[in-house]
Amino acid sequence: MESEEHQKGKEKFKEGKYEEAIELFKKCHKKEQRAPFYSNISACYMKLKDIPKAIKYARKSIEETPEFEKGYYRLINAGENTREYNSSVMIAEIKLGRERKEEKYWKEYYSGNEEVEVKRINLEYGKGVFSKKRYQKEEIIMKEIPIIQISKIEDYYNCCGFCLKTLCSKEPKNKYNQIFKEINKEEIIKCKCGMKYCNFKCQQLDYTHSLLCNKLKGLINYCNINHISHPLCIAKIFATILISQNIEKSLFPFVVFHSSPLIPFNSEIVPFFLNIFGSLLLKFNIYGGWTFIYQILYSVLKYNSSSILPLNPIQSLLLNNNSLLIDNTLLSSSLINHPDITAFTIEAEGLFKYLNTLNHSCSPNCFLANTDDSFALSLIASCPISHGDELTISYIDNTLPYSQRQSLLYDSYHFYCHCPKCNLMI
Ligand SMILES: C[S@@+](CC[C@H](N)C(=O)[O-])C[C@H]1O[C@@H](n2cnc3c(N)ncnc32)[C@H](O)[C@@H]1O
Repeated sequence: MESEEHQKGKEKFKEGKYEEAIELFKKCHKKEQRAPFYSNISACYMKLKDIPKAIKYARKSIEETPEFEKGYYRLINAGENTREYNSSVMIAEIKLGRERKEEKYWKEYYSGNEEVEVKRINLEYGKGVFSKKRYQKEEIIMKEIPIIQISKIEDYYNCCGFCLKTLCSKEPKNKYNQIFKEINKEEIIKCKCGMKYCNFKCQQLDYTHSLLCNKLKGLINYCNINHISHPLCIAKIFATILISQNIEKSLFPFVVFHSSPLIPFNSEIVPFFLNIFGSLLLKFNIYGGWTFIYQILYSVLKYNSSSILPLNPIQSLLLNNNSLLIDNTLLSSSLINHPDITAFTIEAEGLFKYLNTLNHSCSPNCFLANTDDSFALSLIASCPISHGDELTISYIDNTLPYSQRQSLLYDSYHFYCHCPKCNLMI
């Protein structure tokens, strides 16, 4: 049943008396009805061309009732008039199942790179990465460090909590184990929660640790039992966002990717997240609630992230010296990719601003690789590239037959490939 103020407010709105309508809507205070009033107030401010207030009230409407869809429409209407990139507008579009196709939301974010340009392609592909220069075969186009990186759950306590350098030997019987220990005997910092860092600098750089220390045990256990790492990565992303001064801006790099359909939410993780973050999770209400943001992040990690294999300490040494005599054993750089040496490598996953915006092709012109002693990934030309070419990589083993490639791409990334090779069905 609508209150008198509500009815009068609507009449004033129809008459074009928006200030009076706002005053009446502001008097409608029944808690369960607040979201529609905030949404109406947002509509009034839109008419008055007061965009910041239109955005403010649309967001209040969502915050009050994240399920109330009209609030998201209001936010998109108001946000479309701002030039500034805006996570909440993009999230509203995801909530309403729309494509995040509006280049103006991310153009500024992707500007300023000298090697590549990010442009919108079409509705199906979303964005893509284009070359700004010419490159020869095997030339490194760019190197990028991830926005966030995390080891596979099995390796969580075996590596540095920040740089992912291997700190504990995973294979006690390996004949290079003693050498590994010898190289790695520098002062390792161990936190009481079990997390290790190679040095003080790495400990300082892992700034989310203060929020997560001693709170992750239950979640780590859950991830280990289920052989999944993404809940832990999402906990890290939540911490990064919640610690930041500007939640809006720190959310943006994680939601900018095209990653539909969203993966359903699994309520099993609820108690762990409530235990870790408590009432801080309410800060996500303005974006549709933390479980919705969790769904977006899980989908982005599944469809967009890249595997990284940072060099292990033995490989790092061999990279800089052709041969080494350690512990009476001669090691030479030819061994760098020997299985006994790679056994010390930590498998990890990272989310990259540019590299994870690369589209797939079964006949790609680029590939990704670890080329130095860091967890950065390099984008390398696999053939000559001209200025303006779209840069592509293969998400899968592109030597597979046509039908297997198509079903693998659909199952893992939800698209059918129309690259030149697939168009010829080879
Ligand atoms: C790693 S992202 C690439 C960046 C993405 N285009 C964007 O706008 O953020 C992967 C997603 O891009 C789209 N995509 C990539 N390659 C494609 C292709 N060859 N054909 C159709 N869609 C593709 C799919 O939606 C896929 O899930």
